[in-house]
Amino acid sequence: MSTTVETVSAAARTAPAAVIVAIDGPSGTGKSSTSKAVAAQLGLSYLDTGAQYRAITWWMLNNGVDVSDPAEIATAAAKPVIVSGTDPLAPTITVDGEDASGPIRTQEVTSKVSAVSAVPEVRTRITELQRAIAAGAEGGIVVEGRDIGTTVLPGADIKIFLTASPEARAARRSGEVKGSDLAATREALVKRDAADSGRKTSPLAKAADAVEVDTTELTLSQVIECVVTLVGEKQVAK
Ligand SMILES: Nc1ncnc2c1ncn2[C@@H]1O[C@H](COP(=O)(O)OP(=O)(O)OP(=O)(O)O)[C@@H](O)[C@H]1O
Ligand SMILES: Nc1ccn([C@H]2C[C@H](O)[C@@H](COP(=O)(O)O)O2)c(=O)n1
Repeated sequence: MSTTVETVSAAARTAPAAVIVAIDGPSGTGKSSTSKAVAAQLGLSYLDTGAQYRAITWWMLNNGVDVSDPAEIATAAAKPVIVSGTDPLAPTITVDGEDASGPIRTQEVTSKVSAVSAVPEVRTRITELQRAIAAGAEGGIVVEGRDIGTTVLPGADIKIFLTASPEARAARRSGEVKGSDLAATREALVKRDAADSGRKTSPLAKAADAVEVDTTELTLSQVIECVVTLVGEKQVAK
């Protein structure tokens, strides 16, 4: 056996196996914060699928698409070019070459994204994009969203479903914006959860083989530690 082959074999024995991690759950349960931290700690790529649905919604609002009309949304679904950068320390998203990371977080986009993401043509388009990104992430990836474990990557190595009480989630979200109304924040996120869980195509749902982690009483550090441990166990078993 040549030295080169021995070196490669040794590296293959010691390098942790590339894992695909699916993290789903309702709004404000800590998916993005947890996923980014876990990916950074484990040297994995990171994909925020909610940002992609926000990006297509933002493009539609900017391009005169009537987002109350599913037929108009369906016709426009293939038009924008959405590119996601998967570095967990500096995730990016562009639409037709323009940085969309700020504008996709506006209240206007947040209030319309559930309607746009419920349209089957939008889901087909974005799901293809997500699968291509995951397939290209040779070192492994953490993908977070609503339907990753159930639809986008049903063969993921590990699936986590994060939950938390509406009160805890509203308090977390209110904490981000000074002077925000806790009751209104709670009402808005419960309404968005209902829309995301109630749509026909690929609703927000826990996969049968997902591990549920209730984060209500946990700090963010505790959630990250819990998920890192679960992923580490899978890597050893692979
Ligand atoms: N366990 C936790 N304890 C306290 N605060 C938390 C916890 N997890 C997340 N947070 C905070 O809650 C807020 C929402 O978290 P994050 O954006 O990660 O949630 P999310 O599930 O990705 O939400 P969305 O689906 O709406 O994007 C952030 O300010 C984050 O720092
Ligand atoms: N896999 C996904 C991810 C997100 N969405 C939709 C539904 C959410 O309300 C919206 C925004 O997501 P967020 O940025 O809050 O995580 O995008 C979805 O349908 N499927």
